[in-house]
Amino acid sequence: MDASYEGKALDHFDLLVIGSGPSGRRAAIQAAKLDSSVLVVERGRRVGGVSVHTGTIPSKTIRETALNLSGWRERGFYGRSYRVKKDITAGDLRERLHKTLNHEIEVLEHQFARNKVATLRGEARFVDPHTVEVESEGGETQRFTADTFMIAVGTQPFRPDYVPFDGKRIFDSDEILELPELPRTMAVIGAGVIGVEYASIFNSLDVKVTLVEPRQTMLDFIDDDILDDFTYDLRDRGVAMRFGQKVEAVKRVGDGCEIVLEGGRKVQAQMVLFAAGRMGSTDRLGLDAAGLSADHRGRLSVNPKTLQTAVPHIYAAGDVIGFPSLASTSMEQGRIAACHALSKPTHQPPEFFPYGIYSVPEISTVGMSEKEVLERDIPYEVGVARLRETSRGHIMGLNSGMLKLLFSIKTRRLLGCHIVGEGATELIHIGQAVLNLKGTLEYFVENTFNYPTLAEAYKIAALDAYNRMSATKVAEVSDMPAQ
Ligand SMILES: Cc1cc2nc3c(=O)[nH]c(=O)nc-3n(C[C@H](O)[C@H](O)[C@H](O)COP(=O)(O)OP(=O)(O)OC[C@H]3O[C@@H](n4cnc5c(N)ncnc54)[C@H](O)[C@@H]3O)c2cc1C
Ligand SMILES: NC(=O)c1ccc[n+]([C@@H]2O[C@H](COP(=O)([O-])OP(=O)(O)OC[C@H]3O[C@@H](n4cnc5c(N)ncnc54)[C@H](O)[C@@H]3O)[C@@H](O)[C@H]2O)c1
Repeated sequence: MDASYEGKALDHFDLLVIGSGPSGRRAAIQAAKLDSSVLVVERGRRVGGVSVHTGTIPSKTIRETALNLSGWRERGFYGRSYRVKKDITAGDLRERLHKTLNHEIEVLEHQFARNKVATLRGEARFVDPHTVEVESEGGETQRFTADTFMIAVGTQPFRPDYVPFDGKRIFDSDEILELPELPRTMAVIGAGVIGVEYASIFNSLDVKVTLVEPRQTMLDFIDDDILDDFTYDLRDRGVAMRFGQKVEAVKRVGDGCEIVLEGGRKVQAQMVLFAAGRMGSTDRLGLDAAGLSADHRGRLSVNPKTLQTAVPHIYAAGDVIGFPSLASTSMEQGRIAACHALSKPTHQPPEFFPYGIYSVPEISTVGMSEKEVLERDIPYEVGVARLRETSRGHIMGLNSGMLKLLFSIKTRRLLGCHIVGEGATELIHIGQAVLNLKGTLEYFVENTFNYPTLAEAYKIAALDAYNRMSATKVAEVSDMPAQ
């Protein structure tokens, strides 16, 4: 990492940021734009955080490579046996990965340099609430004081003792990027977002995947209809699901692995990915010295409006504060925290933000699910469109995917938008805009959409709801007693 701090006499800053992931970097750049002096301390070799090095960008790059080389997007036309490259190797996946990551890091480093954000490589820890000590790889230490601090240290994979991780056959979600070879069979433990994304990505590469989850369900924050569609798709493609059974042991057996489930059932696979959540990286941060403490998963609590911790001049943002733990929301938190720390008025994050799951196929959602609407007792109507109903879907050879919209019967406002299928994570932003601008069914019904596009599904779904809502109105009128 370029230690732009070195050689400078400054040891006091307006803002000292620990961690250079999405929240740390946005906070630092925002502070620099406000003419404040900023130091970013990062213990990794280069800036970028989990997002750039082991999380968001790498997993999405592997997904893109897998879909391109496998010819996945063309299989609707040419059949399931269609391949662009016959023998896809782990090396093929890595090649594109390294190019993409290098580019991302260069952009970031340039951004820091342009905005005169000082960076320093080393591990930071508090020695008192106003002082941080930074230890370099070689063991030298330097101390810095600051008016305000930002803890943006993110998370690391949860690695329980009973799992014999070896980086050869049994991996966590960071190590999987250095996979030496593509396995024929793979077991993924934990059907959270990471587990589901990787399970479906490896399945698209013809790896036989078994998804293991102690709970009876997966991704239960996703609307039921969307989840049913997605689950059907996974099963249809041969992903085995072992849900509702705890993992009792994970072992290396011969050249492969064995997972023993509660009740004695076993899952055999050449390789295991353990993706059962992440822990806040706060264990070596000297929280005590700062007057702070973390929860059992290493997370800090903050005031959600200002992102201040219990010690008001110390802020925290990103995955270290827990839900929603997304790169997208972390960036917003970082900026809001920096503005508050430097007394610059700013907005609050909007109530509804999109959630994008880059599984194969993608899932994306914004606003309330049907279950939430029911819980809140809001009279509602649903409109559904299948992506294969759109002309663009025909052209692309899509045979799966759906978009579901929920509208309030009383106000006609959009309450929720849920998509599974190709392009879901891009398409969602139309729903997000209408939702946050408090738009109604009429937006979709009265506006012209580009044709042929997948976005046309919004119009189809809205008309579906509109027809039923009109029918409701007619029924209401005809139910009225004769005057
Ligand atoms: C496999 C995977 C896929 C993901 N996919 C998506 C996605 O598609 N979309 C999305 O929005 N989000 C995704 N996420 C989540 C996203 O990566 C995180 O929400 C985001 O990275 C959190 O940012 P952060 O600011 O908390 O910092 P992080 O990115 O977690 O980075 C924290 C940094 O702090 C550094 N650090 C820690 N302790 C110290 C210390 N004491 N001193 C100095 N430096 C320190 C670390 O080295 C690290 O570089 C994914 C995560 C994973 C793991
Ligand atoms: N596309 C995205 O936005 C994206 C992608 C990947 C990750 N992320 C973020 O990264 C974070 C971490 O993701 P994750 O999938 O690791 O965590 P998670 O908490 O979402 O899911 C963990 C899963 O593992 C299961 N589990 C817990 N303990 C277990 C055990 N001992 N054995 C077996 N299974 C167990 C849980 O029931 C859960 O289903 C998430 O909060 C997510 O927001 C986001």
